[in-house]
Amino acid sequence: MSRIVTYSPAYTLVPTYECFNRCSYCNFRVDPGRDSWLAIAQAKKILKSFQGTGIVEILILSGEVHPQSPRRKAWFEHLYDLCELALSLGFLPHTNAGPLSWEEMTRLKQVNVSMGLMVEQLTPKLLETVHRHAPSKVPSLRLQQLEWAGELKIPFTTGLLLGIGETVADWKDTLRAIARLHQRWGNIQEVILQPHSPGTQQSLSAPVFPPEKLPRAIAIARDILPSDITLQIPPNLIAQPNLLLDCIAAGATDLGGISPKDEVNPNYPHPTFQSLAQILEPEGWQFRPRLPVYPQYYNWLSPRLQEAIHKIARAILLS
Ligand SMILES: O=c1nc2n(C[C@H](O)[C@H](O)[C@H](O)CO)c3cc(O)ccc3cc-2c(=O)[nH]1
Ligand SMILES: C[C@H]1O[C@@H](n2cnc3c(N)ncnc32)[C@H](O)[C@@H]1O
Ligand code: MET
Ligand code: SF4
Repeated sequence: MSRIVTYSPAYTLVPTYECFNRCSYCNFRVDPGRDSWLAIAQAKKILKSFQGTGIVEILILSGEVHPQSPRRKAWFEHLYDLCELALSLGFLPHTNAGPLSWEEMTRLKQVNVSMGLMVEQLTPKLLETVHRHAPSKVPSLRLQQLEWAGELKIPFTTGLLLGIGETVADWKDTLRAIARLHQRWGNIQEVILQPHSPGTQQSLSAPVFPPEKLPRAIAIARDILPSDITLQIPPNLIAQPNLLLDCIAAGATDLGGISPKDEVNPNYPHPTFQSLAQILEPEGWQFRPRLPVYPQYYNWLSPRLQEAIHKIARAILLS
């Protein structure tokens, strides 16, 4: 058995924190109209400063403008322009900006090597609690995004948010739905198991997801999901080295994008590569960088994106 744990050296660009949803666990959003958008010139300055540092992935993580808003088009063009900029500077974009229209997804595919959207949880009861003011979190809408990504041949990252009022039976329902979609379209590259971690901005007063329950959640996911889907856990939300090792032993073999700041959970800074390697390597795990798209999907991408991937792969081999 190969004992390899992976991560993606990443930087997160936030086009805007403004969001028309109000998920009660969110520490990221601000009210619509109350945030200026990240200027392209500023993004260019930031990205240039990361050239040659080993960072490959640019995660474009955004708050959302309502699909029917007159500002939606400008918001979307801004996302597109940021992806185009990152790609032109030699990085590989991965966008997670909430649900997109079919046309928006089709266009973003041109400038993203993969995209993502968490299913969170499928149980409709959350629409009366944490998602009461979050129209983007309607379960059928999110499942449809996974399905569209499949039809459009977009390598996709999804996941579950744990500890927001769901049961273990609810996890299983959500995992089975992801497995079914993957059996149909084959496009789910990874599933993130994200423990709810309270921050200073959220209105929800639910406690942190009990960390000791994570290995079981991972084992359940590993059992339900097809083996070609990688399981990802966020190392900054799993503070204890022993627990991190237990999670890995249970089947989570990827630690996701590791960037200078976790924009979603700003109260929990990402550990460094070195500190993680010090936990993993004595236990016999090799800790290795990966790209934001998995090799089995390279031939789903346009020649331009494949060329960008091969350029980076060559640079890594030569370094
Ligand atoms: O640093 C983070 N990266 C997050 N990422 C980034 C992710 O780790 C990487 O972009 C993917 O693994 C691709 O390499 C997400 C990506 C998604 O598609 C969906 C959800 C997330 C959530 C987070 C997150 O909370 N924090
Ligand atoms: C980008 C993803 O981050 C997750 N997310 C949002 N808020 C929190 C929180 N307080 N703790 C953990 N994960 C969170 C959601 O699953 C969202 O889809
Ligand atoms: C901080 S969440 C960012 C992505 C998007 N708004 C979602 O919730 O799916
Ligand atoms: S989690 Fe995403 S959709 Fe929900 S309020 Fe925060 S930014 Fe908006």
